[in-house]
Amino acid sequence: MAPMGIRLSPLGVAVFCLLGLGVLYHLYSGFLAGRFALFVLGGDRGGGPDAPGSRADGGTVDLRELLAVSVLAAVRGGEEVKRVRESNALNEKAKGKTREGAEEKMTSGDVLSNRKMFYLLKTAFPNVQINTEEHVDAADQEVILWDHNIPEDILREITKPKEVPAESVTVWIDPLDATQEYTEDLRKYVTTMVCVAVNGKPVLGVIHKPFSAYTAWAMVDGGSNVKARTSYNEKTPRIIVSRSHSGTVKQVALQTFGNQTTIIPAGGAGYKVLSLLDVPDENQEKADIYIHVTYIKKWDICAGNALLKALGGHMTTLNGEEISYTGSDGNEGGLLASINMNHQALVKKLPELEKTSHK
Ligand SMILES: Nc1ncnc2c1ncn2[C@@H]1O[C@H](COP(=O)(O)O)[C@@H](OP(=O)(O)O)[C@H]1O
Ligand SMILES: [Mg+2]
Repeated sequence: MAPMGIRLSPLGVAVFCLLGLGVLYHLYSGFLAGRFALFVLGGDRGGGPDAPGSRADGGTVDLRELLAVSVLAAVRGGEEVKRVRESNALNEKAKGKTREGAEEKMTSGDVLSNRKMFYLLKTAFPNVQINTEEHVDAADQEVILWDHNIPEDILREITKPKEVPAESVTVWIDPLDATQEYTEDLRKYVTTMVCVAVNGKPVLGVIHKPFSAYTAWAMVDGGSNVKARTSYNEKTPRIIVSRSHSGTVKQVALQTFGNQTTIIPAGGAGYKVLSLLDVPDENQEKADIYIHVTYIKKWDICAGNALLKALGGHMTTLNGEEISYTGSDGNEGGLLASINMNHQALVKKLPELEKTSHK
């Protein structure tokens, strides 16, 4: 009997119970999915396209949800990057040398950001292939749950879910782009990036600047929170190039566009792509073309490629070929990136010798 003479309607009780069950389901589905995801993960440690057990069969994934998690991962990774830099405990190590003999560095910022970004994405999307720049330590697993919230700006731009087969997806994570500059405390160049390719084509791109709290995201044929600038200088372009892996890029740029050309040396592939866009950050230089001539890894370039493509721009090899973001993790053919320009005309202008020497 109900106390104090209050009569409980059976229908009301049923609705109340259903609501309660709904809330419980919402709270626990993410948690259980997370536990299950890590169980399924088993031996998957990331660290490269051939990591064992990294591709499970079946199912679809919603690209809009994947974008939401990618943005969250880039931001969470960025928090680690910032925290480590501000604590001055970089714990810098050499992890090898590039083909040109430059030292490849790794810091606690790279490792901790990688861990956050990888586990957030892997827990939310256990069935997709994830390739990350750094090795993920199996003994150091973390359950990081996504709360299933899609940010307002994404919902506004992308009004419908977009399902694709899980096995067609490759995610590329760069937990700290411009590590060299990070060690030199040149903070403006540093970004965290996530890219999603579908059947090798770049479709989602996220570039986050942890020290400016700025995030650019875009989905090809979907929407974006960033756009191209209104004008670009095609005749005497400002060309942005690497400051620490430059190779012969300055000679190539001057040979192609003349001695009057302005060359902007800068760190980070993410930073250089943002320099071609309309980015509201006073620490962001602006350029018209991005050229890179040495070998580069796909996690460095995929997010920028997706962003440019979504906004009508191009990122190709120096030969003008599209880059496939599946399989091997390296890009051999150099890089030419532009937006609102005649990209094919730029390809034609580049010296033949340079294009063939990177094939
Ligand atoms: N020749 C090369 N070999 C290996 N990685 C290269 C490279 N040239 C550029 N990169 C990587 O591409 C990113 C952008 O390079 P740059 O700042 O020189 O333009 C950096 O990534 P990370 O900082 O994520 O390692 C850098 O290490
Ligand atoms: Mg990088």
